[in-house]
Amino acid sequence: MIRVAVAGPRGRMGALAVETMITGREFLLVGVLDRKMAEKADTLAGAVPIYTDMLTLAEEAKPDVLIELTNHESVYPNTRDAIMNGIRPVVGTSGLTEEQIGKLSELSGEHGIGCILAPNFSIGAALLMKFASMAVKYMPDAEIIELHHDGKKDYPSGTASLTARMMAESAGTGSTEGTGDGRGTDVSGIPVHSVRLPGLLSHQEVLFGGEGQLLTLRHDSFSRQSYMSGMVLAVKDVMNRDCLIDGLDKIIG
Ligand SMILES: NC(=O)C1=CN([C@@H]2O[C@H](COP(=O)(O)OP(=O)(O)OC[C@H]3O[C@@H](n4cnc5c(N)ncnc54)[C@H](OP(=O)(O)O)[C@@H]3O)[C@@H](O)[C@H]2O)C=CC1
Ligand SMILES: O=C(O)C1=N[C@H](C(=O)O)C[C@H](O)C1
Repeated sequence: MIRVAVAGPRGRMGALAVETMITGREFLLVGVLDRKMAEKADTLAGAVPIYTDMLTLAEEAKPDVLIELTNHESVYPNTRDAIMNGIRPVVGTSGLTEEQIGKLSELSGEHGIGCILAPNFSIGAALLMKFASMAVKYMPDAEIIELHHDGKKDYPSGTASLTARMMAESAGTGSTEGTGDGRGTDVSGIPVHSVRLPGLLSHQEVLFGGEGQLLTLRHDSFSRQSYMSGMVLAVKDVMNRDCLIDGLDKIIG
C-alpha cells in the first residue's frame, strides 16, 4: 500500500483527494497537512491525523507521497520541503513559476526523489496538450482561452501555462515566463486569455489561425471527479520515479 498525505484537505480539490485516497484500496491515507488545526478537520479526514508542519508529518506519518493541493503561495515551499524530507510530491496546484519548476527539478534529481507536476489531472486536458503541441508545428499562429469558475484566484491557469510551454517547446520558440498586457498574458510567446465566471468549472480552448481557416481544440471539465483517475495514476507512477516529471501527459504514454 502506498502511504499518502494530502496538503490542503479543506479545499475543493483537497477534500475530494482525501475521499479518493480513503476509498482507494492501493492507498493508506496517513495524514493531512493543513495550515491550521481546523475545527472540522477531524470529521473531514475521519481518523486521519492533521499536521501543520512538514517535518512532523514526515517523521510521524511517514508518507511515501504528498498530494499538494493548496495555492500558488504555498505550493513551492510545500513541494520543496516534501522532497527535502524524502516524500514524493504529486503537485496538482497551479501557479509555480518557471524558475521554481527549475529549482524543484534540480532538488528532485539531487535527492533522487520523484516529483510529478500535474496542473491538470484530467486525461482529456493532457491529450489536448499533446494535440496542441502537434498542431503548432503546422499552424504556429495560436492563442489560448482558459475559462474557469469565479472562485479561481490565479491566472493564467496552470493548464494554460503548461500548454503554452509545451507548444513553444514543440515549435522550437523557447519558453519564457508569463507577462501581461492588453492581449492577455504572454506565456512563451502565446497569448493566454483568462475568463472567470460563475457557472463555469474548468475549460480551455486553443485556437490556431491560418489562411482562411481556424482549428479549435477544446477541453471541458464538468466535475472535479474528472481529475481523480489522473491523480491516482500519478500517485502510483511517482513511486517509480527519481526525478521531476512536468505534466501528466509524460506518464500516460
Ligand atoms: N491538478 C488539477 O487537476 C487541478 C488543480 N487545481 C488547483 O488546485 C489548487 C487548489 O484548488 P481548490 O481546491 O479549488 O482551492 P481551494 O481554495 O478550495 O483550496 C485550497 C486549500 O489549501 C489550503 N492551504 C493554503 N495554504 C496551505 C498550506 N500552506 N498548507 C495546507 N493547506 C493550505 C487553503 O486553506 P485556507 O482555507 O486556510 O486558505 C484551502 O483550504 C489550485 O491551485 C487549483 O488551481 C484545481 C483543480 C484541478
Ligand atoms: O482552479 C481550478 O479549478 C483549476 N485549476 C487548474 C489550473 O490552473 O489549470 C486545473 C483546472 O484547470 C482547474
